[in-house]
Amino acid sequence: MNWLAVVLLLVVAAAVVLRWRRPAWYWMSFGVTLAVVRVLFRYASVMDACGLTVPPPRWRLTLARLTNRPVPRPRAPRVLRVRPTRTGLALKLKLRPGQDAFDVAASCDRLRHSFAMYGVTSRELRSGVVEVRMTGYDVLKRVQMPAKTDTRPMRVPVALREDGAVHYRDYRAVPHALTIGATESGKSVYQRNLVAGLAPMNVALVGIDCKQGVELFPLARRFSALADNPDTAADLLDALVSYMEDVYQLIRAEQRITSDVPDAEIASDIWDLPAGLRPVPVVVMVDEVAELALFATKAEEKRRDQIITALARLAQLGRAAGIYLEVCGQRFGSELGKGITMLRAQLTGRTAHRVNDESSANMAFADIAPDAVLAAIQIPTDMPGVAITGDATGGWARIRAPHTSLRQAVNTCNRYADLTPDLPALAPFRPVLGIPAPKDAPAVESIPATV
Ligand SMILES: Nc1ncnc2c1ncn2[C@@H]1O[C@H](COP(=O)(O)OP(=O)(O)OP(=O)(O)O)[C@@H](O)[C@H]1O
Repeated sequence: MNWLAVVLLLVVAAAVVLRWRRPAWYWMSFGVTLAVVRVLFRYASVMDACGLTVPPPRWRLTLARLTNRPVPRPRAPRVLRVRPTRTGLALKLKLRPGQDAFDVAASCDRLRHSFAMYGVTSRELRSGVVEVRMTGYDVLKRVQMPAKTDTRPMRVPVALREDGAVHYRDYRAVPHALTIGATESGKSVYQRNLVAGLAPMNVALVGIDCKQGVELFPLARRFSALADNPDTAADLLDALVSYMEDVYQLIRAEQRITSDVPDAEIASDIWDLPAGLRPVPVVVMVDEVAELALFATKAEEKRRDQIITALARLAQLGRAAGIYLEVCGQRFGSELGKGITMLRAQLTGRTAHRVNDESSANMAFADIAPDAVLAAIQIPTDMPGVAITGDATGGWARIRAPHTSLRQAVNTCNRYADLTPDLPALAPFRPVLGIPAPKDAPAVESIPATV
């Protein structure tokens, strides 16, 4: 008997320590079983208390009265499936007549504390069927991506959502995206995760990094073209526009051939072209975009207009040619001058890290998901990397990318360096590896060391 008590005590102590230090392990070892039992045991009473039940149908009430049996209880949505996941539980519910998905969504917070879970969200799978996702712990505190993720092309598992699902940056569904955030909010780490995720794929990476190349140049082995200042960026973007026009000519040439063949598919973008003819997709990463839009002299203003026009053309026409934009900056509003609002409207994938004010959050979401604005300004300063992501569907989610260091990203890029496509149209911008710094670069010794 004593032994049993000791073992029980040890198990409870292990559970308490795990829950405190390693919530993910606690969930996999103890939490999931306890949660399944708790949810199933309390289901009917919690749903009743949360107002998610409907009265029984009249015929059952009449039958009960006629047969002198107890009055049937109100009915909760029918549980179709309870599926334990790596981070929580997923319940599939069939709603009763008179209920709708909004009722469940509005009760998520009540369900969360009634079932003693960390978070609860819901979404309608199809008419009358709702999935309620519960998380057992704060999955964003220490992000661990699942070992197995979707491997469809041009879909990068870049972060974890607060409901435990993987957040994908899907270039074919949402071709162009804008990421904003205050300084030190986690934009570079997010972009690093994107590069590391794209590195093993059949894709050309093009980078414009006006932070003198500090973020993207270390990853140069996996980049087909790089620019580290606005002058080179302007030329690079013009070369990309010409390349895009060439790809359109290729699609038209293929259309001319297939249009005479009855029943043949007619290509309207690169993905419809036969594999042997399809140009490699290109992802253009732009870091600190505001640097491209600022000017002090007439010549710089001309360059700025050239850059914004090229970006707007790529955003408008790039998708069919397989050119995708990933624009990143601290702010991206009309104060950056003409053409910015039009360009932003084309960047329909939006991610906002911590921002300093509401107007920055509005730049990301006011036009596509107004509900997300409040969520973006509430991101705490002590959680760098946490962001709100939304797209033109109006939906949004809280996400956090794993903490990928520059070293890890460089290692990934070096490992896949042989996959770097050679794009002759962008040859002048191909990064030159392993050469000394340019002659006019300031000597490192001229920068005073800190004490
Ligand atoms: N997902 C994350 N998880 C944990 N820490 C993170 C995450 N993202 C960023 N950080 C930390 O936050 C700090 C700032 O990150 P990062 O350099 O990406 O910010 P930034 O927005 O690019 O800043 P800046 O605009 O000044 O370059 C870094 O110390 C980084 O380690």
